[in-house]
Amino acid sequence: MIQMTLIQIDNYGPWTVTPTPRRESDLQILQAELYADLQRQFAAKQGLVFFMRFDNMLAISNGMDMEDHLRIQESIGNRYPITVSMGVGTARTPYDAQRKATKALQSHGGAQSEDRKEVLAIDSLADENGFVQIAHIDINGITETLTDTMPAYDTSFVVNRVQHFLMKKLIKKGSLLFFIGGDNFMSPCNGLAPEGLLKIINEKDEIKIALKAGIGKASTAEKAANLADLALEEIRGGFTYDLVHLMKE
Ligand SMILES: Nc1nc2c(ncn2[C@@H]2O[C@H](COP(=O)(O)OP(=O)(O)OP(=O)(O)O)[C@@H](O)[C@H]2O)c(=O)[nH]1
Repeated sequence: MIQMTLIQIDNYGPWTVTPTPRRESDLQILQAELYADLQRQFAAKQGLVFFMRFDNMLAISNGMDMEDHLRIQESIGNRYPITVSMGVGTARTPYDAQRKATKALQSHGGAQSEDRKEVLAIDSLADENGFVQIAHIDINGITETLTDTMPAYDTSFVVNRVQHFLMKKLIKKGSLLFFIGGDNFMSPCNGLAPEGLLKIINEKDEIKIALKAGIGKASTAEKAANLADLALEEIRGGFTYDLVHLMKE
């Protein structure tokens, strides 16, 4: 089972415009600092946070219990002008785990409900048999073919199109897809066989972009992500001609 945690800023919309619309650069600084802060605290427990929409972030939290989540929630409440609520869920696939985490939190009230503040809604926690499978997907040679030859915004548009293509294909398999910077994506993909990811990557005619992917499988997000990176490096280094390469703990 994979464990996913939804982190949602409480009543954020109204806060951003009270008493008047807050300076956008200040909101961007708050969101970026909150993301980095959460990343640092989840990473301390070998978790991994994806910024998603910033007011709603998803983390892989295998190995983290109620106390771990409460400590993070309290620390944010002590140091920020806003508070966060969290939902936690586990399932065979990442999509279902985040669906359960979301439903658990939604059962405590709406995101902009004034009564809902610093809720921790745990549907379920992964046990010691839980595991994480993450694919690190990368566009081939983006530096030479796009970054160094096209206007920066045009390259960003291509990366965005690849992201949409991958999200559309992977959600059908119960897998999630997050942009993590540059030309890189990470897909929590418990339950997806490497052959299934290879099939998706080979459907690149829809986007006319060559992709490769390292997959890692381990007890925590940090270990799985690192194995995925190592598998990707093995592809880059020519140690394998596979376009999708799996490494296990
Ligand atoms: N978050 C994150 N970003 C990365 C990682 N590796 C590379 N990047 C980013 O991706 C950009 C492109 O790096 P590469 O993917 O190595 O460059 P490339 O031209 O695609 O080369 P190949 O991937 O070897 O084909 C870099 O400028 C970084 O911004 C990673 O592991 N994590």
